[in-house]
Amino acid sequence: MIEGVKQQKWWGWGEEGHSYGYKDKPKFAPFVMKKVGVDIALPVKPIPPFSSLDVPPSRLSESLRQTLVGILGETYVQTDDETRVVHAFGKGVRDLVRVRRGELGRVPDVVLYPGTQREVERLVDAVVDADAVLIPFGGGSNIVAALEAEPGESRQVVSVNLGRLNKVLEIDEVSGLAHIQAGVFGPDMEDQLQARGWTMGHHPDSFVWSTLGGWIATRSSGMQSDKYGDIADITRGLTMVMPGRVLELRPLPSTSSGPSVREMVLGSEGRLGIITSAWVNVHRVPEVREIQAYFYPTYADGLKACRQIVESDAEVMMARVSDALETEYIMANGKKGSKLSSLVSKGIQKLMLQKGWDLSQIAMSFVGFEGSKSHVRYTKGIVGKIVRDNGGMGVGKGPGALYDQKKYDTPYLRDFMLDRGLVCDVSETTTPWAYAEQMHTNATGAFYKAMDELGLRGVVFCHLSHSYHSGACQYFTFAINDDSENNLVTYDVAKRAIQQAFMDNHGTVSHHHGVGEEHSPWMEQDISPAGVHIQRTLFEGIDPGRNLNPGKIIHDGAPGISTNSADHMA
Ligand SMILES: Cc1cc2nc3c(=O)[nH]c(=O)nc-3n(C[C@H](O)[C@H](O)[C@H](O)COP(=O)(O)OP(=O)(O)OC[C@H]3O[C@@H](n4cnc5c(N)ncnc54)[C@H](O)[C@@H]3O)c2cc1C
Repeated sequence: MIEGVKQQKWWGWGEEGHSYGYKDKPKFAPFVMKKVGVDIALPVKPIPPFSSLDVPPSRLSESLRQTLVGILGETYVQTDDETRVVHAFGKGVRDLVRVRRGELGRVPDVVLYPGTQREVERLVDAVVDADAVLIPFGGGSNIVAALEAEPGESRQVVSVNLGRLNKVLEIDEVSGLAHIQAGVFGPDMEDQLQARGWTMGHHPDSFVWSTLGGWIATRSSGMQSDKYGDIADITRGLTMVMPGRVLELRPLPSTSSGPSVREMVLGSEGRLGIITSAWVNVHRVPEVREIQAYFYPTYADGLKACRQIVESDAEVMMARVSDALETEYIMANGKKGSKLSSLVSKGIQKLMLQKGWDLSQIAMSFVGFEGSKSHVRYTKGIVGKIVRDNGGMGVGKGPGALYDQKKYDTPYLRDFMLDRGLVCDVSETTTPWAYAEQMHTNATGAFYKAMDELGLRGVVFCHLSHSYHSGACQYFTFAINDDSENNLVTYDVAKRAIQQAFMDNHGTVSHHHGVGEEHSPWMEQDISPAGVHIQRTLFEGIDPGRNLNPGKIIHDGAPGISTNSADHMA
């Protein structure tokens, strides 16, 4: 490990010593048993020690090693096994299952830690001159196989960790812009900004373990995007090192200078070069921040209310609503005696029943308000009326405060479930509002149909997470009870069923997780064959030697996952 650069554990999310706990959540084990038939109290198999993995030796040539050491110094050219394995994967289910099994694929031969822009320029040229493969690495949190070298890659593979480029360089207080190095992790960046009274407002669930450069390279979106925008809106300018060139895009509020090069870099997943810094919109830390909880009789009522919030003058920071199953999950996941577990207290239940609600259909919503006291008061008034117009009721800010504190703990739950034979993952999409309800019905239906065909128990739930003028993102979480050696085949079937439902119901392949290899099979359906032609031409033009993270986004050679059901059902 390099001093000052955070590194996740090799087998799961976050750092060693942090894990999910359920013992103080009395409703959680019964919930899991009821939904998928798994007893989470049973003993689990321990994670094998790292030393049990058969890590392929580094293939770094002595001549390339010497060149790289000449640029960076010995300390920042790492070839030890654990560092290489950590940089071989993201944190998708497929990654987690495979690394635990010791199926390591094509592990990078070396991991580099540049500390300056000039070092990045020199190493990019050296790696491309040596005809090696270069893969930028941020926090390693992506879940779309965006970091893995192509299977069978015979050239040397070089991973470039940007973690030493972690400073807020400059704040332009007049324009509300900050110039920030790309390798900074979310909390470190916000600490630096907030120390001067500013915030970027970008908070993905993976905030603690992801970086500015990774967000830009995957077109990330944070939970406060209704106010602050997606990273594509927030990023106004950037610097990207390409072989033999440096792209400099000055920060501009808008421009008509031809097809947007800024937009070409957004979502490029390392295929065009290494982003070293960006100019981003920043805002004054708001005077008031508050998250209120509401209930609706059904998810459809909640969806309609969220649309009306967007149409209104409210300007909220966040508006999310969970379907009935996710509502049940949230309440089961609350600590004993906490505001979440007792949300539907006897009194509230009585009120809901008096209103004629079916308690198995209720949908919980969190709406975030930020700004001056008067803005928050005004906005809460508008939202309260919309909630009531849609048959809903407010339950105060206590549960929202708890949600705010605990929002980054959920990723640990996935490792906990995997330990217990449950394969859990997420898929997310956007549709125009006109198709939002249909998407929810058909994507969940496609998942259960797949479970029936496989003869397995599984559960899927969903929330609306980000809203726009014309539509919204819905975020589906699924869990499958499959502890067999075949669980990745099962996973493929379920994942494919949901992704195909996205394409069949006016959705996109992904709203904010990017493409990687995982989603590349759907790209022609998503942006049409001509759209893929444009992207392919861009990547081939910039990188004719396929040195820059090849195989991602456009499926040009690597055997990614298949969308042909026969491959999986065989
Ligand atoms: C539990 C969990 C929750 C998540 N929640 C969210 C969420 O709420 N919102 C969201 O948007 N995403 C979410 N993600 C996905 C993931 O965190 C994002 O894709 C994130 O943007 C990746 O950032 P990273 O720094 O970890 O990048 P990495 O995973 O390290 O890299 C991702 C891709 O970007 C490239 N890359 C990284 N840095 C650079 C750079 N400086 N220059 C060029 N290319 C680069 C890599 O080569 C790779 O192709 C979640 C993931 C997990 C596991």
